Amino acid sequence: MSSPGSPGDGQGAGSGSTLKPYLRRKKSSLGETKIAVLGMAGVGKSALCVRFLTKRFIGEYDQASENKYKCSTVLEGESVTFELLDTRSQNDDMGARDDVVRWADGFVLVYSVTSRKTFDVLADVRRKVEDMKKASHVPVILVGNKADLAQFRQVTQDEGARLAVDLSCTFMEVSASEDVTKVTDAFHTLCKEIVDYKRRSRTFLDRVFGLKKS
Ligand SMILES: Nc1nc2c(ncn2[C@@H]2O[C@H](COP(=O)(O)OP(=O)(O)OP(=O)(O)O)[C@@H](O)[C@H]2O)c(=O)[nH]1
Repeated sequence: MSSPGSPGDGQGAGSGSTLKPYLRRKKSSLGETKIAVLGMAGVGKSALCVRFLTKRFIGEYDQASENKYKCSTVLEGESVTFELLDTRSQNDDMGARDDVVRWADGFVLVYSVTSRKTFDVLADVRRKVEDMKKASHVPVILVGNKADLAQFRQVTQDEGARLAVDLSCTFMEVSASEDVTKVTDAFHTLCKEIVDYKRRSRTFLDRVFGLKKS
């Protein structure tokens, strides 16, 4: 993988499909939002990214590398640029390495509803992210993927909702394989939270340091 922020970003390797990983960016009025997708191996991080970017579910993905994508979209009438990092868990770090956390503005924490252990690790990931960011509130969305696999479910929707309350973040259950609308909603919701967060931070800094009027 190219590390976040390194030269060659956005040229991200595809996943053995016809996916175009780099979509040229347009001028953005909401700015850029950098999103890292974190979670254990196999929860569907690549499937979610590819679904969001291409609207397609491909099924199998290159598991050997991390991919970074860039695209623009229109959100509430304004264009916004997404940079999306599909991480790979190494040594059980769920992708939450120092360089990744420093780079990202917000995080998608993914578990599979069919695997309790993928769910149980996420509270620690969230804490790690906040510690590394040295911030008490970092834009995060908790996503329970593979909701289509009802017969294999190990984590209930209520448990997901409760964890989201504990982590003070938004929660959605989705199926990358069956529901493009919810997957898109999840990324857009996080994007809006990042934009709001940046605006609030800017307003706060303006209040503290004063804004020079020209
Ligand atoms: N039924 C179903 N299968 C899914 C869904 N999302 C992903 N999968 C499958 O789950 C497997 C793992 O998906 P990936 O997207 O490669 O998971 P990942 O989290 O990126 O895994 P790593 O790259 O190893 O970190 C693949 O076989 C996918 O086809 C889903 O919503 N429903």
